[in-house]
Amino acid sequence: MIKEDQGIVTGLIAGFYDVQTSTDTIRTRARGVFRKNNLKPAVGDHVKIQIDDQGTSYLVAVLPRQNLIGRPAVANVTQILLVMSAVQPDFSLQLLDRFLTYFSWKNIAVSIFLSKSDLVGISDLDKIQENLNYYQEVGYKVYFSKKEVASNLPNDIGSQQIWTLAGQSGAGKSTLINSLKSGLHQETGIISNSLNRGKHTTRTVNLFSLGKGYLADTPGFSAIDLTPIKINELCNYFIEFRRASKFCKFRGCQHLNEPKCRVKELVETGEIKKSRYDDYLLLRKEIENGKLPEYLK
Ligand SMILES: Nc1nc2c(ncn2[C@@H]2O[C@H](COP(=O)(O)OP(=O)(O)OP(=O)(O)O)[C@@H](O)[C@H]2O)c(=O)[nH]1
Ligand SMILES: [Zn+2]
Repeated sequence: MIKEDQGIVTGLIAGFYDVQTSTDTIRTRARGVFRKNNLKPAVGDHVKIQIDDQGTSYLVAVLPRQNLIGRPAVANVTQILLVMSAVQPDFSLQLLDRFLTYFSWKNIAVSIFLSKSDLVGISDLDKIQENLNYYQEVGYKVYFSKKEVASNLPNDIGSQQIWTLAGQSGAGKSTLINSLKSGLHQETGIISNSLNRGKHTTRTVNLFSLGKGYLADTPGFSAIDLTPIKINELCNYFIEFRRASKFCKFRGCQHLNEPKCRVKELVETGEIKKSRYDDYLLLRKEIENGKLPEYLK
């Protein structure tokens, strides 16, 4: 008799999929049909599984996904934890705005973690914090230190939510994952270790339980391409511009040279951060040119 069950893919190891059901973690193989349909199950997918008489388990169906992002890919991502380093590499508002625009476009919420705050002097740190306060005010949750993220993140990850990391190379993504993992060594109970030899098995992805949901232990992603964004929609992805644009005189105002533009008024009064507006113009150029800027290549 074939037994059926459902669960979430928490691990992808050498062609096997670990599926967390309500009672167990079951290692399954995908049925060949996926290859034909070009639909590869990803970590984070909600799936149906079957267990045959011999006790062999198969992943037989992928339920509809909300999104699929990153490389290696994670499905159904609820929230990005964006790691921004204070130094090495230097803190960059421009880079922050790139990432926030990208995820806003993808319709995925973002929280920000400031890493390496221990490596900067107090006055530099003050400046960075002041900048990040603005982002907090417009609606992004910010974790200002390692301590803050370690103590709050588990509570902030909601039931069944999947969080994944993003940030520049060297920002501290792997370091954060390792420190969060070691903090709950006993609970993780992922059965991947025997097959996951060596550090360079990049195909391996795992979700580990954190709080009531999961954090993906992928390296996350560092390179993003904004050029596919439609230029007239770009302003919608700056969340405080979108709110203000209801009060612009013209519908579809691009906040450039239109009269009675609320966004520009708020930039004048300082309520909208000037660097945000400048980055908006910069990203418009980038989209117009249709290619990534030199410094990102
Ligand atoms: N002092 C200090 N060093 C850190 C901190 N976070 C990361 N580092 C160091 O910064 C370097 C890069 O950190 P990683 O965690 O490898 O960065 P990553 O974002 O995973 O980088 P990629 O894998 O290239 O995307 C390592 O040498 C870390 O030890 C921190 O909070 N404080
Ligand atoms: Zn406007």
